[in-house]
Amino acid sequence: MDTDEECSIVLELSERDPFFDKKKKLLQSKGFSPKERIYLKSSSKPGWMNATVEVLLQIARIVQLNELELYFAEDDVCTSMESYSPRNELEALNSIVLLTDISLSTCTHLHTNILQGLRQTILDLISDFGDKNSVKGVVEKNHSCDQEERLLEWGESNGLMTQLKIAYIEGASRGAIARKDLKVGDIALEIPVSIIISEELVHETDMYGVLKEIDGISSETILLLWSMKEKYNCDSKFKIYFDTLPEKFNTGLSFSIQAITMLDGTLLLEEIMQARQHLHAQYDELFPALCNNFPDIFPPELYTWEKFLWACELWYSNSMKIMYSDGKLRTCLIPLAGFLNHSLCPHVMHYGKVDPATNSLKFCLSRPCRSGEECCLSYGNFSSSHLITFYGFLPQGDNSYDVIPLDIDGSDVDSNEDIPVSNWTTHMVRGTWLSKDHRIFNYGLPSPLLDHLRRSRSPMLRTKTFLQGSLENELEVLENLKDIFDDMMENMGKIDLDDRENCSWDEKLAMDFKDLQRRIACSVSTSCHTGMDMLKNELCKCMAEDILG
Ligand SMILES: C[S@@+](CC[C@H](N)C(=O)[O-])C[C@H]1O[C@@H](n2cnc3c(N)ncnc32)[C@H](O)[C@@H]1O
Repeated sequence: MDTDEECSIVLELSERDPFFDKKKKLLQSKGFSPKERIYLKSSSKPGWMNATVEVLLQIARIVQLNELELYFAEDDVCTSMESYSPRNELEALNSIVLLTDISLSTCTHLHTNILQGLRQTILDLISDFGDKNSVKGVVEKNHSCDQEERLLEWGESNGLMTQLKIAYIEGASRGAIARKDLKVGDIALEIPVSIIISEELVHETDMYGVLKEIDGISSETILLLWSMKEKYNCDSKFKIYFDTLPEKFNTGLSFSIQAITMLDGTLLLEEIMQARQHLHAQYDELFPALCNNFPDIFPPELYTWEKFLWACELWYSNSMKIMYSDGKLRTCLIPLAGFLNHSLCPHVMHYGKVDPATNSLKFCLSRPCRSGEECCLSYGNFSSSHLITFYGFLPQGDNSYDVIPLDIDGSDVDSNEDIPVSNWTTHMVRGTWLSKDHRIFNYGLPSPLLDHLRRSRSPMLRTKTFLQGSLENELEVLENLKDIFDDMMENMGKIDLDDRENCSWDEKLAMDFKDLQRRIACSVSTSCHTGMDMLKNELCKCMAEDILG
């Protein structure tokens, strides 16, 4: 921020960013450098604010891209006001709010109005973005939440502060609802460290004396085994918390054989099978040995496979990774925060760090939440297959992280000095409806994938000038890709969605997931088909030009 006449904001891509080179290239393709100073002039020109915000946002979006978003980022899309993903958009907008806040704290009186104007414009954009992109949870009014309210009172008597109350939400069991209008930066929930369940609690027990002798046992497993017993401890400090937990979790880990069979032809089948095998192996390593050797500490009736699976589902679906003030990352169960559901357009994005000043965990809003609206978190940038396996739900709306990985050799070994390679080592697709660029040579498909396929046919095929000269090659690339996805759809088989209503919870989820996979595969196949038509037209035009001379 300048203190003289001109008021400016500097946006900088850190050289420590793991994707510095790729982001720099993308910035340059849009005419920006990794460090840009944007002047905020309340000039006479009408619309200067919108023009300035557009520039700030274009840069901030690229700076905030994560690896997967970067893979799908399109470098020559003209529509600059389009977002890359809800996560990216909210991060980008919030990063600008933060920059204006820093500038406001140091600027001269002269610039306060400009910065406040900019801040308000960005806050309005955040609000509009949330309204357009969120799926609002519907509150079920006829459920009592007595147990949850008791937990809340217990929390408050231990120093917890909240602007949320618990209610039942259609299709998601319980959720947290704003008690009043909350704005960006407000703390929706503040939890003192003293009521967070973390490994330190186990250290005080005789169970820990036994478990710490087991080679390679993780603190997550220790906590999991502790919670299996603590659930039944009437004197537990956390009894009220354990009483609010569901008796059954319904994640992919407890899918029936029928539901798993329905997933045939999808990668989710393997993901679930592998996760279950891993848990079975872990259980078999510990039991019945621990029960036989220490029956007082590990009563056999509390350490059955079913109860072990329940605890695994509890920890997978309800735990959070928290950075404590000592710099240690701990996997924790957090009473009340565990009622917050996941959204693809969350209100709370960052909540993983204990504030050393208050020794508490704060859940601050990255977008506003109106009174009565469900307040949601981001559990992470997860695909639907991960969310089904470990959380047991398929989020509503377009999930930017729903990709189908491609089993092709991803390494770009044929790097040519003059032709910059994109050096992605793995390749994937996602629903091409998420792309904004369906023009010839892009087709709504990710450019790193197209570049790789082109280069593996002919190392010189890279730039669009080369592409024009080798339309046949391009046609083959699309033909091969289309074949892969047509085969995939055939392997998945057809599902009768009309039967859905008579199905069990897991069969419904399996059907919905398969339907999603089919839609992604179908969109890729259709985009290839449309692309092939465009190429054939181009070829006809070229032939006609040749004939005409
Ligand atoms: C941390 S808990 C959230 C509170 C939970 N709804 C409850 O009643 O205990 C995570 C679980 O909530 C459910 N859930 C979270 N987000 C959801 C969503 N967007 N749609 C449906 N269910 C969701 C899933 O069952 C998930 O395993």
